[in-house]
Amino acid sequence: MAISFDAVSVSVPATTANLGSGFDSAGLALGLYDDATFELLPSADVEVDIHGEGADTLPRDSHNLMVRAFYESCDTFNIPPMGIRLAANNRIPQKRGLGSSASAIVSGVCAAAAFGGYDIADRDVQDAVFSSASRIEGHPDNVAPAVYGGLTLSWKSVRSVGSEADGPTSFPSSADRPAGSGVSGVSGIAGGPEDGSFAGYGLDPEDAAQEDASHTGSCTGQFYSVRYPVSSQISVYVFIPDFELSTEEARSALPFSVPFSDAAANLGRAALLPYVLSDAPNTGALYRSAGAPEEGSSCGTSMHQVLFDATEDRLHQQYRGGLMPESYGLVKALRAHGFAACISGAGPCVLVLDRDDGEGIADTGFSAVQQDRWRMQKMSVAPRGAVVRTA
Ligand SMILES: Nc1ncnc2c1ncn2[C@@H]1O[C@H](COP(=O)(O)OP(=O)(O)OP(=O)(O)O)[C@@H](O)[C@H]1O
Ligand SMILES: N[C@@H](CCO)C(=O)O
Repeated sequence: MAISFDAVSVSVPATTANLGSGFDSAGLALGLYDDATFELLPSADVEVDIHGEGADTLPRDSHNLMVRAFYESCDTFNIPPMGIRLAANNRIPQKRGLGSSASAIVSGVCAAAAFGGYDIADRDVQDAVFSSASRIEGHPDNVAPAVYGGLTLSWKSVRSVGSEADGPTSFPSSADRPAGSGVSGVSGIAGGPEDGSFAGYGLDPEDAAQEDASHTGSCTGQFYSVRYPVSSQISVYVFIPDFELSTEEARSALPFSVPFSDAAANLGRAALLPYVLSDAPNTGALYRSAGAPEEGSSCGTSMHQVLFDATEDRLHQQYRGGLMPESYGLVKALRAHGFAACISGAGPCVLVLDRDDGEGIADTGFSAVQQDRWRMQKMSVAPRGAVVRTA
């Protein structure tokens, strides 16, 4: 297989997962990016140069996650494993709940795809990157927004939807693959590249048979994602602490089972997320359960109230709170003041979602919270995921 380019540059957004009630499913792409350039070397060497986040801590050899993801994807995109020089410019804080590992993995997988001659702007290629990266990460909720941008709801299934398409993940050679064709042996359902589109890819059926060997999330099964539009009325604030918590440690605090009522509460709230983050008409379709409207108030429920409820979690935050008491305390304090706050990803960052009709957090004392250990950053929602440039 001929290598298509000498150098590939990849830009991948940060992501926030869980979004309160959407544990292990909901993810949002944020306007903060890790940039990386991969160059092919004539030797089998691996050279790594790192600037920014993780410059003092990340490995500069083949143990680097971007490098590992690149090599783990070479087969998928039909390129031989070659020596590479990686220059990384990292802006996403690591081990904070902003999807740094997913972004690093997506960078490496995108680079392999680009060297193989596949265009990340092609929907089939995006889906193959999503599949490979989710398999490496073990769960898809950060990977999906990092690849597709916007709001994504993702899940894993042992069976492909309505097909006999379980099969290998290898991508047809770019030369053999007619333009616009799907990936053979996998189970994508065609959809527009835009909102509400659906992506799904099969993994090895033997892997699928071992579905969920562990509650900590396995890399088996097939990954799917649906992308939703996000209203420009949505504001995102992230409180970033100076301390870290690895996802691995945060997952080890999860229980093996949860009360039925907690699962049911999260289900109902998570179903609200695509609606309340969209441009759905304000208030008209929303109702209180009972009682006459209070005097002077409009009938119905405000979108801010729905956002507040949609970001309530009973599945993971209470169990992880002991690992990040300051973050958990901040979430509770913010919610007590009516802000739609939750832990970002596995923590310890704290996320606040706001609609224009809510009270702006920037005007409150919370923006100055514990300034020595935290900084608050307003972030945009990234409508697009990973971008690749070739040379
Ligand atoms: N730019 C990067 N280059 C190489 N490796 C990275 C990079 N960013 C993150 N990593 C790897 O990912 C690890 C952090 O992953 P972890 O899942 O614990 O946290 P996170 O992805 O930042 O948070 P979350 O999954 O909760 O959103 C780092 O310790 C490092 O090994
Ligand atoms: N859903 C994941 C996100 C972090 O990778 C978790 O909360 O563990």
